[in-house]
Amino acid sequence: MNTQHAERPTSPTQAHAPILRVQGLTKRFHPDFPPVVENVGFTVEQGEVFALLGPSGCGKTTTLRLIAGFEQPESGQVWLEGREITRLPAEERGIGFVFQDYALFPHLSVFENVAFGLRRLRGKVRQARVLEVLGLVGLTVFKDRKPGELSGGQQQRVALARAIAPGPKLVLLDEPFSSLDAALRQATRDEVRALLKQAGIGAILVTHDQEEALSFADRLAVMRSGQLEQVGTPEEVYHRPRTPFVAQFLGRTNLIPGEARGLEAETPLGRILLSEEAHGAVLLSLRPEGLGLAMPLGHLGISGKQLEGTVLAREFKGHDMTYRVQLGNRELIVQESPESPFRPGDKVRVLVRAKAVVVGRGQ
Ligand SMILES: Nc1ncnc2c1ncn2[C@@H]1O[C@H](COP(=O)(O)OP(=O)(O)OP(=O)(O)O)[C@@H](O)[C@H]1O
Repeated sequence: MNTQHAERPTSPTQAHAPILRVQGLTKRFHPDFPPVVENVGFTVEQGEVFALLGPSGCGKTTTLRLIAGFEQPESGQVWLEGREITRLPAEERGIGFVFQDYALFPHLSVFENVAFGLRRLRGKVRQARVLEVLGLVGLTVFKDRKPGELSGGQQQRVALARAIAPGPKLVLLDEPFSSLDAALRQATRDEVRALLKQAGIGAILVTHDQEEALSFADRLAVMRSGQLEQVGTPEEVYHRPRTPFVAQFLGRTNLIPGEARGLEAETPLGRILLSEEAHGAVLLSLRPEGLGLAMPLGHLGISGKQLEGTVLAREFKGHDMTYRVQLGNRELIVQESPESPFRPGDKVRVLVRAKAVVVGRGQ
């Protein structure tokens, strides 16, 4: 999986204060039910693109609405540039918001839609700012069109232009790409990220799409049942998941029990290396690309100890071949090169090619 991004800052901890700090945020809609957001805390640095990633219903949108001021928390605080804004009305926070459905006014032109966010400005100053922002998002030629006369991606850029026109230091993006088709989604996402970076605006993207979060964000928080499970760079959360949930939510993985002794562990796959030291019963994550398949030794006329499994299914994906392999009473996902020759029913030797990551304590 490609988790590289050329413009990503080298370190998330920069010299200046974070643009946003959220601490102990808790929200309950019903007194008899558990909170939908519970003790959530994270920071967003100036100009940083941050993502809140998690399955449907885990509380991402509610967290965003608490930051925007559309909802009030039961406890916890929100600071913007060092100033506490927890109880400040939404319109006084100076935070931009882009909704999933864009929420553009269909009867207003592109120009008027963007100008709507600039009600405090008058006359020529307002006009100049609208044109400046439309230039930034590359929509100047469409300024007199109505939203209905634009493509989904263009409408998305109008929504973004409207959100950034007042010059916020932070914009909140609630699943803004979800109604675009796959090809347009990728292109619009890249454009929006480049725009935010160019304008130096910090952003929080809410998404349930792990690939989107990994490719769009400088850092991301993985959320589950109202709580943050892990916060880190895409590389950190993908390669060093801290919990089984994070390992499984960010792509496919194999969860394997083991008995750790320092930098290695005894497992049903034999003795395997660990990415960091651990002791005792552990649960390990091994990505499909960390496993491999080869001909069984017997087929090669060699005798010896090996992990022999049977191919259950194969899935050709162009850039790789993914297998499901039965090994004893365990089913493994193995990623191989696209020309890998095995077919369902074939006996195969399972190879462990990477270090495993400890994602929890074992039984
Ligand atoms: N106004 C409300 N009143 C009562 N319950 C609500 C309200 N808003 C959200 N919820 C509940 O809070 C939980 C979290 O919802 P939220 O929209 O924050 O999740 P989400 O992670 O953004 O999900 P999705 O990706 O589906 O939008 C859900 O169970 C939802 O039904």
